Amino acid sequence: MLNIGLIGCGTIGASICKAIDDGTIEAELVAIYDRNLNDADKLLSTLKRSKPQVIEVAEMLKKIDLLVECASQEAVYELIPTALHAHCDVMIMSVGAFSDEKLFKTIKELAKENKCKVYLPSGAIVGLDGLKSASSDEIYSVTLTTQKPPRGLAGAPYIIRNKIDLDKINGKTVIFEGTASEAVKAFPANVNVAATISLTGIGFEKTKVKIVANPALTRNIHEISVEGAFGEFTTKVENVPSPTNPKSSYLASLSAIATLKKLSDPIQTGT
Ligand SMILES: NC(=O)C1=CN([C@@H]2O[C@H](COP(=O)(O)OP(=O)(O)OC[C@H]3O[C@@H](n4cnc5c(N)ncnc54)[C@H](O)[C@@H]3O)[C@@H](O)[C@H]2O)C=CC1
Ligand SMILES: O=C([O-])CC(=O)C(=O)O
Repeated sequence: MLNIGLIGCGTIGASICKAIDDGTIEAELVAIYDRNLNDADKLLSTLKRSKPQVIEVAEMLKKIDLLVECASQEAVYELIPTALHAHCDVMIMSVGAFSDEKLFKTIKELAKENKCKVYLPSGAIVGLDGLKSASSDEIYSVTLTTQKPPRGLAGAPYIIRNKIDLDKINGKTVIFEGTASEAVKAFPANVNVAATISLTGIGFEKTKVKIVANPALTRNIHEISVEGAFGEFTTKVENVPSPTNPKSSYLASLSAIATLKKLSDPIQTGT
């Protein structure tokens, strides 16, 4: 049985732990950690079968095969290299951290040296399978258009820096247009998906991102348009926001669960 340690006991972390606890994911939840210990204790109290220890990552690495990160981009810098040094596989949700090319290179090299896998789930988007296939030949353009209700963008560094009053937005408004590299720094908790798209397709500088605040919406919408030697496609997902964190779509939690389920499944569908 796969021994899992998890860092980040928020919305996505809680969904993953519940899925291990109820047997949806075949694995043992050995340890959990959150910099806010109350969040870890609260999550622990919801589990029925699993009895993970609440311990710091350095300690949990001695007991696990796979570290799940569902915390923040900061946590990727702080903990993922250490996990790979300890020969643990990792699954990362805060993929935006990889707009830092140096970090990405370090993690890729460490994974190779230590014979580890780094899993980056599709998260809140659909169409990564098609993009992956398409990238076996030339891709001409990739554009992500993300629309969220204004409260789903609250607290982003870009919003704060530009003093954008989200309460005053009363119609569909484009608030950001730029490269994926710029987007994941400006909205680190909103468009990690732009990073996953960039790593699968044509990179952070060539992938274009548009972010729209739309008060008429109750869902988080991600549209991806791709043109390449294969032809072209557009995907659109209308995501239910997670009740405990409107920035994160419920599909992101489900994607994390599906990635972990796949690890123990002899049949692997999709590209
Ligand atoms: N790849 C994707 O498609 C998606 C990625 N995300 C990202 O996944 C991550 C988790 O999302 P949610 O569960 O919705 O967030 P959340 O805010 O509900 O929970 C995050 C938890 O991690 C803890 N945390 C943050 N930094 C930490 C650190 N350095 N060390 C220990 N604990 C730390 C926080 O205290 C909090 O309890 C976020 O970075 C989010 O931006 C979210 C949605 C989609
Ligand atoms: O959950 C979503 O809709 C997307 C998201 O927050 C992210 O990619 O960081």
